[in-house]
Amino acid sequence: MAAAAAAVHEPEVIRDKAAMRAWSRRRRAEGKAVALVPTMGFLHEGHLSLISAAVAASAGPIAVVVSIYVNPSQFAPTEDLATYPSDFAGDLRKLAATGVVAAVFCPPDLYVRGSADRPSAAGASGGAVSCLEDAGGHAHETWIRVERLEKGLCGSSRPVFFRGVATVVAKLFNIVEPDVAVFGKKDYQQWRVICRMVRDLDFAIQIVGSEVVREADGLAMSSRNVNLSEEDRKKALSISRSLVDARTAALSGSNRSQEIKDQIVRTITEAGGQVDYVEIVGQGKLGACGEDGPPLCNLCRGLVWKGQAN
Ligand SMILES: Nc1ncnc2c1ncn2[C@@H]1O[C@H](COP(=O)(O)OP(=O)(O)OP(=O)(O)O)[C@@H](O)[C@H]1O
Ligand SMILES: CC(C)(CO)[C@@H](O)C(=O)[O-]
Ligand code: BAL
Repeated sequence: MAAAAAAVHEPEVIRDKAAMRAWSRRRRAEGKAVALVPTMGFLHEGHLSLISAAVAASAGPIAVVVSIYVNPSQFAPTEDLATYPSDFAGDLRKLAATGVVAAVFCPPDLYVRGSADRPSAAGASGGAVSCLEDAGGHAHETWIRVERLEKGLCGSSRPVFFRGVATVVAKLFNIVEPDVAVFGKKDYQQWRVICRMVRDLDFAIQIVGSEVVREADGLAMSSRNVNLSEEDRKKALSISRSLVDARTAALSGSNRSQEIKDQIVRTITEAGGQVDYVEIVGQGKLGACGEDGPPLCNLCRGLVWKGQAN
C-alpha cells in the first residue's frame, strides 16, 4: 500500500518587521507558542531537522516561523556575501512540504542604513570590517559582543562573525518574539554564543541545540557544499573521517589531546585539505580540554573544528 502523502501547508510569507511582530502576537493570543528557526536560506535536510526539533520542543500548540535572511554584518568584506547561494522558490517548496511551517520571515533588509552624503563610521576612505559598514550617516551602530566566547576557534579567522550573528539574532528575537529558537550544533560556537547572549541579556527564550545532519557518506550538510567541486567534496570527507577516528581514540582511553589533534590535521592534510584550526574544547565554555585543561571527558561531543561544514 502506498504511504500517505505528507500534508503540504503553504507558509505565510512575511517581509515587514512590524507585520512579523503583529503576526507572532496574534499566534500567542491564540494560545500558541512561537518557535523561530533562523536561517540564511538555500535549505537542506539539516535546516528541516531544526524545524522538527522546534515541533518536538513544544508540548502544546506551536506556530513555527523560519527566517531567511543573509545577514551582511556577519560577513567580512573579503567573504562570500555576494555569492551566497539562494533559491527562494525551492526553499518555499521545501518548507510547504514539511506541513508544519506557519510563516516565513524574509525581510529585504534588517538594518537602518546611513545616507551616503555623511561620513561613514568606518571613515570616508573605507576600512569597513563587515559588509554592513558602507553607509555612514546615522546608520546602524549598536552591536552585541559575547566577549570571551566570540574569540578563538572560528572567531580567529572571522573576527566580526559572532558580533554580526549575535546582533542579528537579537534583532530577530525582538521582531519575532519567539518562545523557542532552534540552532544547529554544526555551528557549535555559534550555538554557544547565542545561549550565552540569551542568558546574559535575559531573553525569555528557550534555546534548542539540534544535532548535526550528515549525508550518507558522512559529510555534514551545509548550504555552501553546493560550491564544492567533486574533487573538493571527496577531500572534505576527511573531516568527518578524522573526527570519527578521534572519537574512537578518545573512547578507547586516549587522553593525549595533542596527539589526537595532530592526527586530525594529518588526515585532512593528506587528503589535500587545509586546516584553519583543530581544537579540543569543553562543551560549555569552549576552553581547552586535555593536556592543558580539564580532562578529555567531553571529547566526543565537544570537538569543534573548522574546515568546511563541521
Ligand atoms: N547539517 C546541519 N545539521 C544541523 N543543523 C544545521 C546543519 N546545517 C545548518 N544547520 C543549522 O541551520 C541554521 C541555519 O544555517 P545556515 O542557513 O547558515 O546554513 P548552513 O548550511 O550552515 O550554511 P553554510 O554553508 O553557510 O554554513 C544554523 O543554526 C545551522 O547551524
Ligand atoms: C544564525 C544565522 C541565521 C544568523 O544570521 C546564521 O549565522 C546561520 O544561518 O547560521
Ligand atoms: N551557518 C554559518 C553562517 C555563516 O557561515 O555565515
